[in-house]
Amino acid sequence: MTLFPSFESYDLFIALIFGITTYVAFFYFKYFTSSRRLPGPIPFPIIGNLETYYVDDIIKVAADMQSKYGDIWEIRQGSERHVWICRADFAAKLLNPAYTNNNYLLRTTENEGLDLMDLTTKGMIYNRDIDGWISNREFVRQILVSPKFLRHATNETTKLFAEMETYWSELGPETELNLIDWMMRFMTDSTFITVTNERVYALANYYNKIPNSKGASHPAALLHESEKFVNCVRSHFMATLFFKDTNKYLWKLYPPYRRKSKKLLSDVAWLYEKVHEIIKERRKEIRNLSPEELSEDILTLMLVSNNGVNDDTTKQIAEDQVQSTLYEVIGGGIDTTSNSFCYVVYYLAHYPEVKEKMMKEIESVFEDVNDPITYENLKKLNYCEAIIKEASRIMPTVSVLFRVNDKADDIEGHHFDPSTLFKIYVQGIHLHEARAHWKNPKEFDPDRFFGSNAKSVQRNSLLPFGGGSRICPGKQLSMLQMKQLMVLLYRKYDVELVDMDAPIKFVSSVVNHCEELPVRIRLKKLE
Ligand code: HEM
Repeated sequence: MTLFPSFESYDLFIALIFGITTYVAFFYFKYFTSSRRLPGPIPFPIIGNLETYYVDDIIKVAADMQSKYGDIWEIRQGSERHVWICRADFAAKLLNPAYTNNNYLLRTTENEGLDLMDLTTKGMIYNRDIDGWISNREFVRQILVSPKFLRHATNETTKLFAEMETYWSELGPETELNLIDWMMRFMTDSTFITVTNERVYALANYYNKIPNSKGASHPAALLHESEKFVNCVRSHFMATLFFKDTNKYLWKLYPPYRRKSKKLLSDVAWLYEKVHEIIKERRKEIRNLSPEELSEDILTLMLVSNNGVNDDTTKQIAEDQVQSTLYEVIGGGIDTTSNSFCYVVYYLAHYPEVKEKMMKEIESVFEDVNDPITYENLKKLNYCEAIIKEASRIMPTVSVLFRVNDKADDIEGHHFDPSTLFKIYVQGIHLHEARAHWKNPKEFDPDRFFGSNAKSVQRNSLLPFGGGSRICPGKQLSMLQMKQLMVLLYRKYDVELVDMDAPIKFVSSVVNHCEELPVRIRLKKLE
């Protein structure tokens, strides 16, 4: 005897339809009657808003939403609320600079993909263990802002630029090149030297690929390894963005995303093994060298602090944190500085009067074209700094900042449960038409940041390096490097865009990647 003799497949179907209809009706009843609902597109049950799945279009989506829904709105990925903030004053609590009594120290909610990469209890960027994050961050920050390290980085940049010039000179006195490709290579080499004191030959590798090049002076095996290394560092960075922004069911179940996640994780595993070897080797070297013989790269400084060579016990980094912290310091600066510098070059080409004023400043500090570049002199380049700020205001490389609240909180009269994900829309704030953060926000005008004007910048209205407790610890270093590149490039070369009518070609995502910037570089005739 069956329990339900008359319950056939038709009844099952009807029951299923009834169940789904009730669930959907209940979902929308709750949604539309919720007093906490913010403006935003109506989500689907379970899935949320489809727009959140197209991660490559995130900025276009954000701009459309800002114009439709205003300065605070929500969108859902699955059942997770993403609250977007598009006004400097609304972001005040989220960008609190304190380490204590701050409800917004976290950057992400729990995330299985980032767990798999072993990043949620280690390093800085995605570390959810607040004490561990503060200790790693303070350790790295102190190195990155120390004049000794910045001087070392300045010297290495000068040497590397000279190497890049030898490749350019072989290409002829006037050459066309895709600046973003060269910059990515340049920054990869420069970052590896300053962070690990290891060469990865990214520039040499790239140059050797150029047809008719004569400069193959590095063993092929080394070039192959180094190219893989560089690609895997990039995969590490891309993997963090992928896992942070992609719903876990998509990367677990949807075949194209599953394949992508497997490829990224296999690159990451290869990189972890290589970095582990580098760290092991460096430990051996350190044991055999006296403190005076040690190099001043970040890896050595991290290991020395753990080896008891450094007596200063306030500067310690836990043994198991070295590896993750290292990737972040390597990955944090390559794409960001390369892209930001390309945007500077783009705007300088379009604003000759700005370029002229910049040249005057450079010539006033470095009278001769061969004057050595020092950290102290670079600090004097206030107008160059204003240009970088203005280019990053109009075209920020990082366009979204993330924060998560630990406890329930109210912002602008809206109540938020704990673990709500907030997204601060940097471009939306920088180019806000109505709020008057900036006069004529779409106009390129470095004078906004020059002389006495620099003092009247509204709080949180300029965020290319983020803000608050999690502001970029590499800010001083990358500002210095970009100023140095401006001097090195423009005092010796004329730089033109190949196509002055072409808009900046970039892929808009959390990081705005410049896809291509063809430039013509001509060695200046010097008197
Ligand atoms: C032009 C170059 C750069 C730009 C535009 C940039 C931008 C940013 C932004 C927007 C953030 C997020 C801040 C926030 O959430 O408020 C960030 C964080 C970070 N950046 Fe940078 N950055 C640059 C260069 C660098 C460099 C050179 C390094 C390393 C040497 C670096 C390492 C990091 C790290 C480790 C974090 C995470 C900090 C934390 O969560 O505590 N960045 N950066």
